[in-house]
Amino acid sequence: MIEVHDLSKRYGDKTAVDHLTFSVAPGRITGFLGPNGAGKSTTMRLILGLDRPNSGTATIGGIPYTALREPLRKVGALLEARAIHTGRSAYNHLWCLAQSQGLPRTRVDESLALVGLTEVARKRAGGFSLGMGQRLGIAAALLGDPQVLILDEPVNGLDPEGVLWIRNLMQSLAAAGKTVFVSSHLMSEMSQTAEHLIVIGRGRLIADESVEAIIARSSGQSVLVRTPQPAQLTKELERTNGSGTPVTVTTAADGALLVRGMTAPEIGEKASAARVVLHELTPQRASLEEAFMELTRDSVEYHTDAPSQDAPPPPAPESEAAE
Ligand SMILES: Nc1ncnc2c1ncn2[C@@H]1O[C@H](COP(=O)(O)OP(=O)(O)OP(=O)(O)O)[C@@H](O)[C@H]1O
Repeated sequence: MIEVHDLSKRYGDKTAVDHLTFSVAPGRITGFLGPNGAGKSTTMRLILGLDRPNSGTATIGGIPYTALREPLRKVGALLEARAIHTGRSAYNHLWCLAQSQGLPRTRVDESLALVGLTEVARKRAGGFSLGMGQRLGIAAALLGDPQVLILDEPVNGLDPEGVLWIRNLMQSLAAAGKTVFVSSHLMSEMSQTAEHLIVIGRGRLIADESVEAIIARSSGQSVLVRTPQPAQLTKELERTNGSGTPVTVTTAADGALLVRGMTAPEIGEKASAARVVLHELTPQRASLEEAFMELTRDSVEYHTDAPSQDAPPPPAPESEAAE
């Protein structure tokens, strides 16, 4: 269990982490999500005792990282900037780390096997591809068979096979009861990996809930309705405006209606009461990317007009074509 309480970190007049409080439970993958510059890496560094907070606490199993005895046996971490001695072989890199923590040589072999690097263990780590380097970083994190894993953007720059491999590995570690805390700035990636999400923006907590709950809460939710009496139904549905959530009805190019602000059962009942025939009534789920954009809209640090490769895509325009 990782516990962060009222954690803050400033760099000069820049507040990177702003009174964050959350906990990360064992036995599941918890995604740590936020736009670029949201404060994810800083928070992870604070949890790992690599930086000192201006206020608040971060503990692992109730103990600050810096007070842990044999930390590699308790916590494994993969940070974005990896420090690997490039002249050493993968085997020697891990063996040096193992010796520093009193871990047996068998753990080096086991970790190499776990990440699929046994064949290249004697090769210089400096010649490794990005994916192999990432695997070596994960082998180092797994060396002490720790209960808690903290992984900062582990899929960055990996090919689809590497992404799938890391996802499966994290899932098996969580299934074995470990605490897996993994950061990303991509909602689509997290949605396929994590069960629970902690979302931050500008250093502040935005959401701490299940992936499902985040999508369900998104006001991007709408219902697709097909009816031979669209004008009549639109009038009936908009009649409810003024009480509670506003209802909006837009017409798609093929004549279908897209209704926001009402659930499918509510629309069905309204239609029935008004004797309007329905041919289709389908709840549309907001995409995760939309839910994320909506959550973090006010906290994206650098807005640009042109979409960059790193930034999540801009929200779809409110046109029928985008629905
Ligand atoms: N050592 C530092 N000195 C000054 N500012 C810093 C330092 N480290 C981080 N920051 C600033 O703190 C904010 C949070 O940065 P951080 O790297 O934690 O964000 P992040 O969510 O991990 O972003 P990304 O997804 O881009 O890696 C940013 O505005 C960053 O510029």
